[in-house]
Amino acid sequence: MNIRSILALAPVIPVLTIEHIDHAVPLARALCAGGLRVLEVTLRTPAALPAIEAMRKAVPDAVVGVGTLARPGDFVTAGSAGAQFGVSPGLTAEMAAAARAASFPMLPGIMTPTELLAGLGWGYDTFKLFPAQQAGGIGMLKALGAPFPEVVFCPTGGITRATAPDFLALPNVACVGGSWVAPTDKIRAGDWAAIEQLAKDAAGLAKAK
Ligand SMILES: O=C(O)C(=O)C[C@H](O)[C@H](O)COP(=O)(O)O
Repeated sequence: MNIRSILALAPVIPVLTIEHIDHAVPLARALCAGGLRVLEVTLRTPAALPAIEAMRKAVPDAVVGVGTLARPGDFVTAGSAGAQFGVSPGLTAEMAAAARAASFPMLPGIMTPTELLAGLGWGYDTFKLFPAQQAGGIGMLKALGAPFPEVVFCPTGGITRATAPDFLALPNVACVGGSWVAPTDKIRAGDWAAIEQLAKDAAGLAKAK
């Protein structure tokens, strides 16, 4: 699957921080049951790589990506864990080289027109705008759409249930990323029913045609 077809699978990509490996499978099951199949497991905790592996084994419906890719070596370890796509907060020449050799497609992060131009030069046409809200949000995406009409975004960072519909209504937005569908307190409490409900609600946010 290429990155655009992955982004077309659901309007919201849950951005997940997994503190304990035991949370991984029930969390992925709850999100998939709610209709969000595309998951981003951030490399912010030691449990992240084992979590990706466990989700791949136990939840075949999920499309499991790795987030917070920041060092070239991350691409190899994430690929070995079974990551099906990769997301990064930014993009450097070293990372672009590592991404080319990786076993999965990439959604690189950008925040400025110059970073976007560098990404286009490395062959990308689909980006994470990060941090989306802080970078200018809706207005920034509209402004980028003028010189770069062919570029598609998954804005992430500071997006909430309340603001997601406005992002999804933009023609250059495929889907949004957000942590609101898997809040830390609900993961810690093992409240998978509540997370499934949040996912159901987010999955109902139709992408405007
Ligand atoms: O670690 C990464 O690479 C990330 O992807 C950062 C996340 O995009 C933001 O942390 C989104 O989180 P919220 O703003 O809470 O929705």
